[in-house]
Amino acid sequence: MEVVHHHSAFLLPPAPAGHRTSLSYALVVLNQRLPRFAPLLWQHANLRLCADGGANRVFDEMPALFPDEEADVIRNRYKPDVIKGDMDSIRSEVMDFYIKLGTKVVDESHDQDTTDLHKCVSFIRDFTSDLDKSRLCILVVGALGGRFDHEIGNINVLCRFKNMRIILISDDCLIHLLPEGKSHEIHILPSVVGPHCGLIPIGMPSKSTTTTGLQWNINGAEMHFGGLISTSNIAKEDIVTVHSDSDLLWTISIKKPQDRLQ
Ligand SMILES: Nc1ncnc2c1ncn2[C@@H]1O[C@H](COP(=O)(O)OP(=O)(O)OP(=O)(O)O)[C@@H](O)[C@H]1O
Ligand SMILES: Cc1ncc(C[n+]2csc(CCO)c2C)c(N)n1
Repeated sequence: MEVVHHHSAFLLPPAPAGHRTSLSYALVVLNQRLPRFAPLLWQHANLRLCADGGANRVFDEMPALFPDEEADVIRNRYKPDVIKGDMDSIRSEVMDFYIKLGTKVVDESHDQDTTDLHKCVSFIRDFTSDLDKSRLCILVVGALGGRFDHEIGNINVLCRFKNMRIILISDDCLIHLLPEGKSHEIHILPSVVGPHCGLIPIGMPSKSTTTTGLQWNINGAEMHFGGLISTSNIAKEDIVTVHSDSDLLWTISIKKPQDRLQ
């Protein structure tokens, strides 16, 4: 049985060269308040995209995270590689600023059937070779909280691109898909994530799910909306294992800085 490993090392400062995991990261910034660790995720990523109005957030809010430095110095340091979307939210001064810095702008205003996050993930998929895709993890900030239609649209992107590793991240939690039929090993870093977590069937009921490492493990039980789903669970071990016959969402809380273990 294929074992898929999941880590959250992107919430720690990058390890020194030679000690890094084999994963590479792309970052997608959506149009919501930047999480406090946006600069850290930016540092981890090799490719940084803004979905339409996400560019306004980088322009306006990155400087606010560095109050002791000049705003334009920070804007030059945090230059997106790509801005893509239907371009109904990005301000023209922001677009002009980043075009002058050399950011690639992809205007897909003709497509009103897919979300800006979908457009960004398609770009990353098409930009990445098959070999690199297998080691690529897409970190998405600004995907949770806010408008419920957007949140559900963002979760739908996990399902539409289920062969890619995509993690939706807010200040409070992260969410990713555990595709069906595989053995998942989720490596918990207790200094930065947990203990609250959940396992939620998405799209269809799961007939059988088995877990280890949780306070309330599931031993072959069925889960469906209207019946059992696992919310307010607690990660008890540093490795949580999950196996299910259908796709599940995994979510785990992200610790506030003051609650982090030293
Ligand atoms: N309130 C929100 N909650 C969750 N995600 C959001 C929210 N606002 C924006 N996003 C995400 O950021 C992306 C870019 O946002 P933007 O405001 O540019 O989208 P949009 O296509 O103009 O949205 P709409 O026209 O529906 O307001 C969206 O596609 C969505 O993925
Ligand atoms: C059935 C259906 N519902 C909603 C939309 C609208 N829509 C979905 S994604 C998108 C782009 C947002 O940037 C828009 C406008 C549609 N096309 N089809």
